[in-house]
Amino acid sequence: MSGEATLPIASTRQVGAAAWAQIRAARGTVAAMLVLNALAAGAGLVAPWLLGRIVDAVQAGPGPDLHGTIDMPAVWIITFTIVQTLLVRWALSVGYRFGERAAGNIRERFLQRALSIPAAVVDRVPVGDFVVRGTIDSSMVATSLRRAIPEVLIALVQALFLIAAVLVVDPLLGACGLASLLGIGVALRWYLRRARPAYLHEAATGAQLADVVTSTAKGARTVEALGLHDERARTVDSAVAEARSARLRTLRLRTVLFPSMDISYMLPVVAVLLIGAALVDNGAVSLGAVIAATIYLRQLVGPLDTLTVWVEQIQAAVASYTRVEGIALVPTAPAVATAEVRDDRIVVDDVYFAYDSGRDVLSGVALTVRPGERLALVGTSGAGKSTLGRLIAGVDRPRAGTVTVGGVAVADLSPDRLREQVVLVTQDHHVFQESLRDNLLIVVPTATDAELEQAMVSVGATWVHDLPEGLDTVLGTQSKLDGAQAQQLSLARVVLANPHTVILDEATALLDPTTARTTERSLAAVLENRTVIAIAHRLQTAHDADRVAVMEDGRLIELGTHDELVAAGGAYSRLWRSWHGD
Ligand SMILES: Nc1ncnc2c1ncn2[C@@H]1O[C@H](COP(=O)(O)OP(=O)(O)OP(=O)(O)O)[C@@H](O)[C@H]1O
Repeated sequence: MSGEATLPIASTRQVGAAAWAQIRAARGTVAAMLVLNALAAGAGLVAPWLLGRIVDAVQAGPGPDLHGTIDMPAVWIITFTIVQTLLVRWALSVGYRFGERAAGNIRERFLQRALSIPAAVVDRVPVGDFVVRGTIDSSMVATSLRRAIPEVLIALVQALFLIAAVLVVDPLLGACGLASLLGIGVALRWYLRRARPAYLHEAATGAQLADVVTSTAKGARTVEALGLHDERARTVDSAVAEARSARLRTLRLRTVLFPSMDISYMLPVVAVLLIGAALVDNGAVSLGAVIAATIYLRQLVGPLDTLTVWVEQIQAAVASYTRVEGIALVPTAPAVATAEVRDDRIVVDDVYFAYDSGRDVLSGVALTVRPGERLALVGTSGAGKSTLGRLIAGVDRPRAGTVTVGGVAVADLSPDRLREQVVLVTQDHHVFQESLRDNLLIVVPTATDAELEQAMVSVGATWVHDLPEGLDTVLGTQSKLDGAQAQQLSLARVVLANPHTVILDEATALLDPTTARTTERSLAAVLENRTVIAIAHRLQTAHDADRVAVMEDGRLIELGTHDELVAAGGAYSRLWRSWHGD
């Protein structure tokens, strides 16, 4: 396979819109979070203000009711601190619930979208990228939503209240304090400019590493057989090195950001103390006001710190979110056709097809498959036989021209209706780690146990009667199927789907001779009374077929019976002669 496609990445705007949709869907909860946060932040302002008043009262000297001036405010300070703690906890728990629901929605959406991606696309994108988006990226987004939204909201509201409070206490002092917060802005700007590309790169190199490792593990036999250990080790090493350097880059960004932030937090406190001392000397402000402003600015560190930590995490999460949302940009299959399929006739009309690389691998192919016939597709390697098979099976869609069954485009049929018309049988058959019954019911959910057993027996899988739990046996754990049995299971699915046409592509080509013999016997049972299009690797198949279609370089160059084509003396007769050795 050449020209592997990649999955798209959503823009930050699209991610913003997706996140906004989550917030809109839970407006009531978000409004409750905001109100609770505002109340908590308001309660938090009381203590420093009262402390300032106590200092002013003490500084004014012993009055008639000094104890009252100190004791009552002290009680209020404790009361408001407790109220604030309770409100923050309440706000957090509402926030976490919102985050949990949003995280669940995002995972569900990912799964739904992933399942609606056409098989043709899934076939061509790197598996690792898919896996990382569905696991690491989705978890990253989910964790951030679960914690980030509530905590960032609390921190934001607190910060706004504290800034307002410090300006109310004394506008000049407040302005000086806030001005010295500018350092935070500079450090953050520096960081944010670099963070998004750095985190995207980190995620991409992680996905690439997963891909390299998965494909190496999957191809372990080939690696062993061809002695490719060194080559694979080099590929894995280079993927590891790239992933490592991408991680180090984001780490370096953090090691600059965090110390700069720490220094920036201290600046306003120092500024307010220095300027405040001068102002108190001049009698421009009271000592209590300086103390209250200092405490407010000091308290600002908490929310700002939370915001910085989350900005860092949110950068990574946004990068992950763009990858998770990117799945939505994969064009899904267009609306399914509702038209009635008139008959079993398959017509390929002037079809052109190109993979992602853009070059046409099928050009102007036209062919009518007669119901009930056995048609063999032959041609040299790369001629386009499998591609034509995929188009007739509705897996891929022609770039131009049409492939129809009974007058309806096959690629427009819903999977359920398509299965009743045409099924492509390859050696790629999947056994799910579920019961044998569930493995069969995926094709016809309404089939009875008797029908399932009959389908198995019809393809020669009499071993179904020897399974420890019968149809309830969990495959892969309670019972491991060998190659022939797995192929029989997939053929039993074809029997259940009961299509009028079966396309065979290398269904037995790579099986060992014993397995191939068993499978061929099972196949013969499946093919009875159906139209068969066989992509033939052995010309004996072509010899036994009703008609032979010869392909070369994406074109259909000959079509006729074996005898006609041999007599015509063209490409097929040359193939036949060289195969026969005369
Ligand atoms: N997934 C893919 N992406 C890009 N190009 C592809 C893909 N699959 C096949 N091709 C290209 O399309 C052309 C036709 O391939 P196809 O597999 O249909 O030929 P074939 O006649 O079935 O060959 P073979 O007998 O070797 O299977 C070839 O040039 C092949 O490289």
